[in-house]
Amino acid sequence: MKLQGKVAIVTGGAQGLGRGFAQGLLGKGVIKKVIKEFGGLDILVNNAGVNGEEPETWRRTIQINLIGMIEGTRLAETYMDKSAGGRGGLVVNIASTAGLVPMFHGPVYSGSKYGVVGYTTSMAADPKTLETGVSYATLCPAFTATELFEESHETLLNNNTGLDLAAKQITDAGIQTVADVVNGFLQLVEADDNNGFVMAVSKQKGIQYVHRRPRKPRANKL
Ligand SMILES: NC(=O)C1=CN([C@@H]2O[C@H](COP(=O)(O)OP(=O)(O)OC[C@H]3O[C@@H](n4cnc5c(N)ncnc54)[C@H](O)[C@@H]3O)[C@@H](O)[C@H]2O)C=CC1
Ligand SMILES: CC/C=C\C[C@H](O)/C=C/C=C\C=C\C=C\C(=O)[C@@H](O)C/C=C\CCC(=O)O
Repeated sequence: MKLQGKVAIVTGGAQGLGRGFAQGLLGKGVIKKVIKEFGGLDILVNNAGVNGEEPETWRRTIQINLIGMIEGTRLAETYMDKSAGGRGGLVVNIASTAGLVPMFHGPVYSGSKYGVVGYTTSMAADPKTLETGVSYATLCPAFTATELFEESHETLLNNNTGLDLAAKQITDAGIQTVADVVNGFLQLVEADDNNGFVMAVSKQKGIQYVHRRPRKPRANKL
């Protein structure tokens, strides 16, 4: 998608990755922050997310990471859907590599992110995307230096169970910067035909396309 003149919403854009995504989009020139008067929406980035596994926090993790992402996607479609007066658009859902590989020290978080990957790739596979003009892409960052990572890391350090294994996963994967992830994000958003793409970005392996499906959904192939 060419970014010039587009209207974008980034949820959770006040800090961390969301702030980086919003700044990256703004850096592309005339991109506009969403405001009702722009009369349309071209890009939604469902970025808002939390990590909590405790009895009092795990439901909130599912609520924000999974249910909030689905609600945001559905709302955006009402503005983007070409068959309902919109001009098409792109939904980028921020999952995690914890949505591609197990994260034994955060099963609720990981489960929510597998949900993001499954939901987004399923939406992309729907033949109706040809009528609606809405594309769906998933971005899966690995460990990135943000508040969410710092807080999760601290929790891990305070909980000795499996600490060695968790530390090894983090050491192996490395800790990347927000700028590293924004780099992958912009490549994903600017790709010509990105419906169904799933991109992983990690310190260890850089940018990887985990799925790169053709635009035409294959309804008869499961
Ligand atoms: N930092 C990391 O290592 C990784 C982060 N991610 C994902 O990237 C996304 C952004 O995370 P970070 O920037 O690291 O976290 P962060 O904690 O630095 O920023 C998250 C932002 O989301 C906002 N937010 C949280 N709940 C919200 C809600 N209900 N409504 C609106 N805004 C809300 C927060 O206010 C904050 O501005 C999350 O979905 C996270 O799961 C994915 C992989 C790795
Ligand atoms: C402590 C929790 C903090 C941050 C949350 C973050 O979202 C969690 C990430 C959890 C697991 C990360 C695993 C990282 C793995 C790697 O970086 C690479 O080894 C693998 C990269 C891509 C996987 C794609 C694939 O090969 O299938």
